[in-house]
Amino acid sequence: MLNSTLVETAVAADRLEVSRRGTPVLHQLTFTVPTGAIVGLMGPSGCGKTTLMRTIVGVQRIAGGSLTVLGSTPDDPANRPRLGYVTQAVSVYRDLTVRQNAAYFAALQGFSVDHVDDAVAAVGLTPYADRRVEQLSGGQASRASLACALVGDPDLLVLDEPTVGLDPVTREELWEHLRALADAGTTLLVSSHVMDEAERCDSVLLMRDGRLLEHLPPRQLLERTHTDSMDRAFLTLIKEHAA
Ligand SMILES: Nc1ncnc2c1ncn2[C@@H]1O[C@H](COP(=O)(O)OP(=O)(O)OP(=O)(O)O)[C@@H](O)[C@H]1O
Repeated sequence: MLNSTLVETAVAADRLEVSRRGTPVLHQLTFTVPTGAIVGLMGPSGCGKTTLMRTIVGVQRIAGGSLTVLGSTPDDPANRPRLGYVTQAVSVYRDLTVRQNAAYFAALQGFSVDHVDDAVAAVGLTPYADRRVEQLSGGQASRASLACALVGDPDLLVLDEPTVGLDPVTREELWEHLRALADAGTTLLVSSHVMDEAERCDSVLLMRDGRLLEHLPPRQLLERTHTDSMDRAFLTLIKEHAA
């Protein structure tokens, strides 16, 4: 019988510890990500965002504590088709068109190609569907990578800095697409350096030096720190934790 807690919680970390090459990188992380939420993962360069995402998608070994992803262990092969992970590097074939890339990834994951056009539309690339990736701008190529993650209709989508290098209009459009996905039930974990993007999220995991400073909805972060910008809220929290 399915445990309702598992159904409502996409990711649950309990005193999670992760090391890289023997050096502890993530320390005692405890948090939950509710199903269908957009959770921002924010913090300075090197604080451990990518490491946490890699751990959630099952490619990084856990050194201590526990991590439950979609009701299972992160490395459970049964989870793989339910997860989409888009890294910072564009990971599509540059000599194939957007549609061909999406169809290839659908086939590779054993999914029907029915979703290909939907995935391409979801990232706003329908007008460019038949253009080779090498003929796209950097932001369009990033969105082509995202389309390839969407073809499998993942339950959990983990995006490493998807808005880097995007102009404000494209960034706005991408966030609208992400919100539409969440409204349809997909859980999203989205990392960013841009603190203002926290306002797009249902809640924000604020990290520093491999530790979780706070996990709060953006409005509560502002209230709690008595500030009016995410940048100031983050700086206030850093000072608080250093004190
Ligand atoms: N392959 C690796 N081997 C050893 N240590 C690593 C490796 N990759 C990252 N680290 C270390 O782990 C820590 C966390 O790195 P991580 O890439 O998770 O940070 P990040 O928050 O994603 O940074 P950025 O925002 O710059 O991408 C850093 O101290 C980094 O030097």
